Amino acid sequence: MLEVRSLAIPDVKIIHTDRLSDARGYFCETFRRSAFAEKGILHDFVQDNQSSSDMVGTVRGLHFQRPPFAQAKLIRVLSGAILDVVVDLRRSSPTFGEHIAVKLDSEAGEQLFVPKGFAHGFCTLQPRTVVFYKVDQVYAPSHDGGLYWADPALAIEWPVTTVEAQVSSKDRSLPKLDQLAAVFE
Ligand SMILES: Cc1cn([C@H]2C[C@H](O)[C@@H](COP(=O)(O)OP(=O)(O)O[C@H]3O[C@@H](C)C(=O)[C@@H](O)[C@H]3O)O2)c(=O)[nH]c1=O
Repeated sequence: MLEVRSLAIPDVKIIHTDRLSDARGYFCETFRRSAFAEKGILHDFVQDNQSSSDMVGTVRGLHFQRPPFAQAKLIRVLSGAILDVVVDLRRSSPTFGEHIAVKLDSEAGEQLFVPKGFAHGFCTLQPRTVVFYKVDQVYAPSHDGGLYWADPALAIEWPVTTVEAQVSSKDRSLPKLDQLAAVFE
C-alpha cells in the first residue's frame, strides 16, 4: 500500500510504502511508477543519487538546478537520519520563501517528494547517514544553483549552528534569498 500525504506546502508530499515483514526482516517496494502515478506523482526519474555523510551535523544544500534542468526529487534515507528541508522558490507561489522541515530516517523509511521549483538540503542527525534520491532531470553543473542554508530570512530551525555544521566551501558561499535572482516563475 502506498500512502501519499500533502504537507503544509501541498505540492510537497510524504510517502509511506508498506513493509512486508517476515522472520528474515522486511521487503518493500520503494518505487513503482504506476502506483506513484495513480497518486498524482508522475515523473520520469532518470538518475539515482546517493550520498553518505560521516558526521552528525553535516549540512548539504540548499540546492536546485535552473530550468530547463530543474529537478523533481524523491528522497529517502537508507541509513541514519536527516532533517530534510525544502524552500519554495516559485515566485508566483503564495508560499514563496517558506520552507518545510521534516525528519526522515531509515527506521520509518518514509520518502519526501519535492517538485521542481524548490531548493533542497538536509542536516544529518546520525553519523554515517546515507541518503538516496531519484531525480527527473540529469545533473547539469552549468545550471547548478543554491541558496545559503543559514540565511536568517528563511527562519529554518536547523539542529546545528553555523559554527558546528560541516559544510562544503561551495555551500558556505551561496547567496541569501534576497540576493537570488528569480529562478522559477
Ligand atoms: C549533484 C551531483 C554531483 N555530482 C558531483 C559534483 C561534485 O564533484 C560531487 C559532489 O557534488 P555536491 O557537492 O554538489 O554534492 P551535494 O552537496 O551532496 O549535492 C546534492 O545536495 C542535495 C541536498 C541535493 O538536493 C542534490 O540535488 C545535490 O545538489 O559530485 C555529480 O557527479 N552528479 C550529481 O548529480
